[in-house]
Amino acid sequence: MSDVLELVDVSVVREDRALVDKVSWSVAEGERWVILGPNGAGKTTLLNIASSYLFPTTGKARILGEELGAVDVFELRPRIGVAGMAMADKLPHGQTVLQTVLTAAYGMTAHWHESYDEIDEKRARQFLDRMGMSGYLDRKFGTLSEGERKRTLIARAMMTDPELLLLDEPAAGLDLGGREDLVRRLGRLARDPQAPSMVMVTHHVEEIAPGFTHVLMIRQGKVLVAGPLESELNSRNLSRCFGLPLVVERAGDRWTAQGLPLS
Ligand SMILES: Nc1ncnc2c1ncn2[C@@H]1O[C@H](COP(=O)(O)OP(=O)(O)OP(=O)(O)O)[C@@H](O)[C@H]1O
Repeated sequence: MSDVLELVDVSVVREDRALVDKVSWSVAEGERWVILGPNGAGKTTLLNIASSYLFPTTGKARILGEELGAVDVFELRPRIGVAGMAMADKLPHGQTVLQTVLTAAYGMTAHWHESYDEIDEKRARQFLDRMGMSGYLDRKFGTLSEGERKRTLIARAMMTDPELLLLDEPAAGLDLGGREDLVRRLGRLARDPQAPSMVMVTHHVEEIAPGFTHVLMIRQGKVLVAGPLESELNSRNLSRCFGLPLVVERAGDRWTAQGLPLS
């Protein structure tokens, strides 16, 4: 299996501070990674590198076999699907849900009345259907609830048939039903052998969908743990990562974590 992402000694330094500190990490084709870490740990910064929007200050980053700095990022970006709220802010609120997904096929955020191929429209409808958004095709993006918006963004990220899918806190702000619905849908995607390699940033182990395979834990920009979920997502590692005693439990193919009571 080849690596879809390979970071070697990557640091990102801003105002004399390393937001990401000598990170070495690789994602092989077909793997599904979760990134966990406290607020400010550098999770989004890592995703910004993985999506080619941020270049390391030092170290080497290879994405889909191409080295950042030595590749035309405009050729690389359509091969990477990104779903995060930063993208939601760039999308016109007056555009319909179908247009919002369709414009991704043309590497655009806005609808410029270009004539879309029937095949693209069919794909957009299929991805929206898989995310449970078939009933919202003509709704304006700006009128969607948080959960509906997140599902639309994932459908949009799939439109270019990416080799790497990056999800930044896809379940943040969702209610219990919305979270569980999203986890089911992400689980179906994660278990699909045709689906792209995936990296998801999350704050809660409860949001890890079945089918995810690996975990990266970071703290203050440094890698604490990188390996299979099965062996590495445990109470010891998560407690070190968040700096307080936590108990991790596995129930079937899902995870939970809770803090120990104060003595
Ligand atoms: N341009 C910048 N200049 C200076 N500091 C920055 C800049 N961008 C991010 N930071 C800082 O870098 C650190 C890491 O930010 P990042 O967004 O990657 O963290 P995160 O793990 O995603 O956090 P959260 O869980 O709160 O979303 C934070 O302390 C943030 O304030």
